[in-house]
Amino acid sequence: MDTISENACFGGVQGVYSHRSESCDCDMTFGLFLPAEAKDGPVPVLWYLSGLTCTHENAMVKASAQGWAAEQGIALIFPDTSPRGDDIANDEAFDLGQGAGFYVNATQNPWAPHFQMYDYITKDLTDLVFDKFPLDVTRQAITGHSMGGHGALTIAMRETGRFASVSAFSPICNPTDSDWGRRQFTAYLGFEEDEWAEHDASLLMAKHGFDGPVLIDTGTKDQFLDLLKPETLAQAAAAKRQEIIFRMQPGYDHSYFFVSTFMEDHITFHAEALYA
Ligand SMILES: N[C@@H](CCC(=O)N[C@@H](CSC=O)C(=O)NCC(=O)O)C(=O)O
Repeated sequence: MDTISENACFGGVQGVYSHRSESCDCDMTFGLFLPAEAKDGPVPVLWYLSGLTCTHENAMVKASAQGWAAEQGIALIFPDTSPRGDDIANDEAFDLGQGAGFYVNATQNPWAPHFQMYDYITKDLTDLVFDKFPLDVTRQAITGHSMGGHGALTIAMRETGRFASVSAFSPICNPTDSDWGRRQFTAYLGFEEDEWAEHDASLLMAKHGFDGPVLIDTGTKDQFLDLLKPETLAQAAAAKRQEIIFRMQPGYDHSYFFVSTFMEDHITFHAEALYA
């Protein structure tokens, strides 16, 4: 692992690091905020998965998360959204290829050799950060925005028992029935739609639910509402009798102005679960 930068931030440290990912077979970059409490021992962790077009950096600089995390003594992990490089497959569309890994393990060429983002998050980066930093593996929570909200919800529901809580900002909720999902899952996973279900938050909610609290915020003026389909997740959660706070925030769009507005709520929500 190489240190790219470390800056003092809200009494802690905002770092950026690069490392070799076995799953993605390339170097990956991530951000990690450590609160002041990490000097004295392992601290709880909140994973933040970003959306389409993002690197590790977007949320790190635009989500206003570090100050609230510092107040709660929680670390933040900001992974990248895909493998990257000149010799790695890409697409001209902003919602496929580099910057758009959708947190799945691709089985189809040309994506399969590097686009292994589910394993990258849940295995490679997990192993690395708990080995190298003072993080408490028994206290993890996960959140994300848009494509990253989809990633947070699906990973939380599949990795049973790992996360105390899950939240999402304007998540893609039903990708198997959306143009933000069907085209990407066809490219990454192939035409067999049964393979897609394990990456659809609404289908996973209907099947498994989540053993813990869930918080979802979406703006009523979100320009991508028809692609996100929050109503499908809300219906599945209600049918499952899931513990959930589901909010449509009046007037807010899809941007980081929305994410940063509600970041305090999300970090407080996760802190309650992590310190329970
Ligand atoms: N470039 C696209 C819109 C891309 C976009 O809005 N990306 C969002 C996430 S969308 C779902 O995953 C984002 O987080 N962008 C980065 C940022 O810093 O705002 C277009 O022009 O339509």
